[in-house]
Amino acid sequence: MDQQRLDSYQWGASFNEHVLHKTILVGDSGVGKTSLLVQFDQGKFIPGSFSATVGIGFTNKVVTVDGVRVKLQIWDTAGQERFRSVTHAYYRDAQALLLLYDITNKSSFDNIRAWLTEIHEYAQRDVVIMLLGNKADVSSERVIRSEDGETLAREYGVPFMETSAKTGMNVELAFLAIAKELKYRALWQPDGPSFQIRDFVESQKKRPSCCSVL
Ligand SMILES: Nc1nc2c(ncn2[C@@H]2O[C@H](COP(=O)(O)OP(=O)(O)OP(=O)(O)O)[C@@H](O)[C@H]2O)c(=O)[nH]1
Repeated sequence: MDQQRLDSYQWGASFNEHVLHKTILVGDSGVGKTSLLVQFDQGKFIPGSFSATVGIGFTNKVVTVDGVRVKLQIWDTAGQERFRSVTHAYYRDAQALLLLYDITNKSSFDNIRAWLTEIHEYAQRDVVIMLLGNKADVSSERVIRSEDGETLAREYGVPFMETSAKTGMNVELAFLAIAKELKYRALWQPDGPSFQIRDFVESQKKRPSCCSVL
C-alpha cells in the first residue's frame, strides 16, 4: 500500500469526503438508535424514560481497523414519521446505513421493508447497509426470532446481527464491520486482498466469545 495514500486517508483533513465516512442510523422510533450510538461512543447505557430524537445530530468516532484509523461521522436520525423528510436529505451523502428494528416490537420489524424502499429511493446505489435486531437482552419479550432477521437480511443481500445497546453485545462489531468495509472501498487496490462484509460478520458471529449477552 502506498504510504502517502494511507497517511492521507488516516490523517487527512476531516472535510475530505474520502477520509470521513458518513454513516447513518435509521429505523422506527424507539428501536434504540440513540442508545446504540451512546453505547458505542461512551460505552454506557442510560436506562429510564425514552426521549425521542428530534431532527438529527452526529458524533465523530475513529475506529482502528488493522492498525489504520478509519473516521466515521455517525448521524443519529429521528425515527418518528414527522421528521422523515428531514432525514431523507441526509441519505444522499451516506456511505453506510445501520438499519435497526427492535426484537420485542413486531411492527418495527415489519417496517424494515418500507425503510429499505426509502433507502433505495434516496441513498446512493452502493451504500453499505447493515440490518440490526436490537434489544437482544430482552429475551422474555422477544417476538422476532433471530432466524427471521437472518432470512430478511439474506433476501436483501445485507449483513445482519442482533445487538444490545444495553449490554453492548455486538455494538462494536457492527461499527467495526462497517468501518472495515468503508476502509476496504476507500483504499481498494487491484492486487490487494478482497473483503466481504457479510462473510466477515458471519465469521465473527460464529466466534464463541462474540455474542454472549452479558
Ligand atoms: N433493554 C434494552 N432497552 C433498550 C435498548 N436500546 C434502547 N433501549 C431503550 O429503548 C428506548 C428507546 O431508545 P432510543 O435509543 O431513544 O430509541 P431511538 O431509536 O433513538 O428513538 P427515536 O429517537 O425516537 O428515533 C429507551 O428507553 C432505551 O433505554 C437495548 O438494547 N435494550
